[in-house]
Amino acid sequence: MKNIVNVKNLNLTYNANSIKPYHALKDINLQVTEGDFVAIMGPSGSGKSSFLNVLASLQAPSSGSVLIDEQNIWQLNANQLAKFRGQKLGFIFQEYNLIESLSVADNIALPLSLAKAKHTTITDAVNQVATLLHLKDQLKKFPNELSGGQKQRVAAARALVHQPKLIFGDEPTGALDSANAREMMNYLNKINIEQHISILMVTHDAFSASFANKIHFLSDGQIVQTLERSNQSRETFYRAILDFLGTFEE
Ligand SMILES: Nc1ncnc2c1ncn2[C@@H]1O[C@H](COP(=O)(O)OP(=O)(O)OP(=O)(O)O)[C@@H](O)[C@H]1O
Repeated sequence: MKNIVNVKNLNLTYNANSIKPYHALKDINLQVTEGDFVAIMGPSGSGKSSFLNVLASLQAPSSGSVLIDEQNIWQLNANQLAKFRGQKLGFIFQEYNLIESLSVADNIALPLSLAKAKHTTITDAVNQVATLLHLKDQLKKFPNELSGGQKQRVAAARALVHQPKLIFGDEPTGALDSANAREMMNYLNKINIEQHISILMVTHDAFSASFANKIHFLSDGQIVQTLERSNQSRETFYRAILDFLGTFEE
C-alpha cells in the first residue's frame, strides 16, 4: 500500500541560533498509509502542534524530510507549495477560521474559488459536501448565524470540497460539546471511509482519538508508543487509550 505521508529523520529546533535552542521534534520517523485515519496524542508541550505544522507545510523543519503523496514538500518553492496545498490538502482547525463576511456556501467553496474552478463545478461540489455534512439548509446563512457544531461542519466541508488526498485536523473537536464532538467524529469517519480521504489529526481527547485506526503518542518531541485499533470496536479501543494514558501521563 502507498504511503500518503512519509516522514524521515525529522527535527525541529526553535531558536536554533540562540544560546538556548529548544529541540521540539527529535528525529521522528513516521509513515501514514493511504486511507488511514491517524491521531497524534501527547501531553501539553510534547510537540503535537509543531509536528502537525511541519507536516501540513506551515512550519519548515530544521532537518529531515516530509513526503506527502510522494512529493517532498519542503523542496517546493512558495508558489509550488501553495498550489500543492490547494490541490492535495484540507485543513480543519479548532477555531474554525471561517470568513464572517462570506455565506456558508462561499466559505465552503473557498478552495475551489481560489483554484478558479468553474461556477457549475463549484456549485455541484458545494451541494455534494453540504449534503454529506447535513448543511443544505445552512448554505445561505453567515457564520455568525450558526452553532459551534454547524461552524465546525462548515470547516470540514471546506476541507473536503476540493477532494483532497489528506485532511489535517488540529483539535477538530476542541471547541465542541460532547454531542457535537461525537457527531463531528462520525462525519470524519464517514469522510475517511466513503471518500477514501486519509486523515491525520492532533487531539488531546481520547474519545476523539478512538475514531482513528492508529494513534501515535508524542512525548518530549519523540514518538514513544503507537496503538492500533485493528479489529477492536471503537469502545474497546477507547478503553485501551484511557488505560495507556493512565500509565503515560503519570
Ligand atoms: N515559536 C516557538 N519558539 C520557541 N519554542 C516554541 C515555539 N513554539 C513552540 N515551542 C515549544 O515547543 C514545545 C512544543 O510545543 P507544541 O505547541 O508543539 O506542543 P503541543 O504538544 O502542541 O502542546 P499543547 O498540547 O499545549 O498545544 C513546547 O515546549 C513549546 O514551548
